[in-house]
Amino acid sequence: MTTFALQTHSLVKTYGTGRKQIRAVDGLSLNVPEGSIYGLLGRNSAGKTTTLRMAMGLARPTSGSIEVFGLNPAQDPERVKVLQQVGYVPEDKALTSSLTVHKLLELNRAFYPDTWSDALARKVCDRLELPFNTVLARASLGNKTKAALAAAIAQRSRLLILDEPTTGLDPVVLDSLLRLLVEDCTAEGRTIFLSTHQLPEIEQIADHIGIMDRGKVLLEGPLDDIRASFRRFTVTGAALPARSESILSTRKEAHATFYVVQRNPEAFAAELTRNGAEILDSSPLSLNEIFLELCRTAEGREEA
Ligand SMILES: Nc1ncnc2c1ncn2[C@@H]1O[C@H](COP(=O)(O)OP(=O)(O)OP(=O)(O)O)[C@@H](O)[C@H]1O
Repeated sequence: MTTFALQTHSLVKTYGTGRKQIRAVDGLSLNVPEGSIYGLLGRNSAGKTTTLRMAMGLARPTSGSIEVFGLNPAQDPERVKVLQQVGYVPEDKALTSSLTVHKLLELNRAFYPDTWSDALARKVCDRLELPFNTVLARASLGNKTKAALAAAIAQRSRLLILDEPTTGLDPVVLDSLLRLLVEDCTAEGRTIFLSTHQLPEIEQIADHIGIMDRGKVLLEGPLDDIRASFRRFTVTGAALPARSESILSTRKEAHATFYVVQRNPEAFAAELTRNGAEILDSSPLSLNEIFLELCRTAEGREEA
């Protein structure tokens, strides 16, 4: 049976009142399996940070619920138990103190005496090329991100919640971070729940994906299942199905028509063949392409 590190049920978070009210999170139901690397994706203002902040008890749900290991982060004393089991890198990595990285790590170690690993802290700094004597207030944006990551990862918590953990990282360091997360966190059965705009990168390491739009979930599930349910067909020939539930987009060119379909691409291909069409090509979509298709479709529905 699947156990979940984090679940939300019909979660709502509003800000402001009256006509100025914003529904940052709007009836969100997510399931983050324990041991997974779960990528939470969405356009700007989709509600990702608000969701992660509610998981940490930093924002209080307006309605619905959020549970971390079955505990309610909005309520003391359960929140304390949540925080003991979660490493967190916030969206805002504005570490402005005059501390060095070394001192920051020492301070963090004191909060997690049972799980903290000095060796892992050193390894993260080493792999991410972060000198121990870096002064946080004068550090570059990338180095602040690295320091926040080192402090969170060295906790060796059951769940890592990372809000845009790639801010300011160059491609070489980003690659090192992805390897480190897979090697050191998932090998020990820990769960990583992260929000990001780096779709090609997250596609390399995530096994579960949730796509948010305007506070709602558009799609959620194992990445392999999601990939298998989308396909692009290049078709020529006879009359093609004008409308099908599974078509997300259609593009006609002189020599061929391109269909992107979601759900049961095999049945769609069979229908094309029955109609006498010739399938010139059938190819999978990258996560980036799936994301763009879903966002454009959602945009279209909103405008209609
Ligand atoms: N404290 C706040 N007060 C008022 N509105 C807020 C607050 N925090 C977030 N919002 C609004 O809630 C909505 C969702 O914001 P959120 O930061 O959760 O989105 P996001 O998906 O993380 O966006 P991004 O990818 O740009 O970081 C936005 O419209 C934002 O302006």
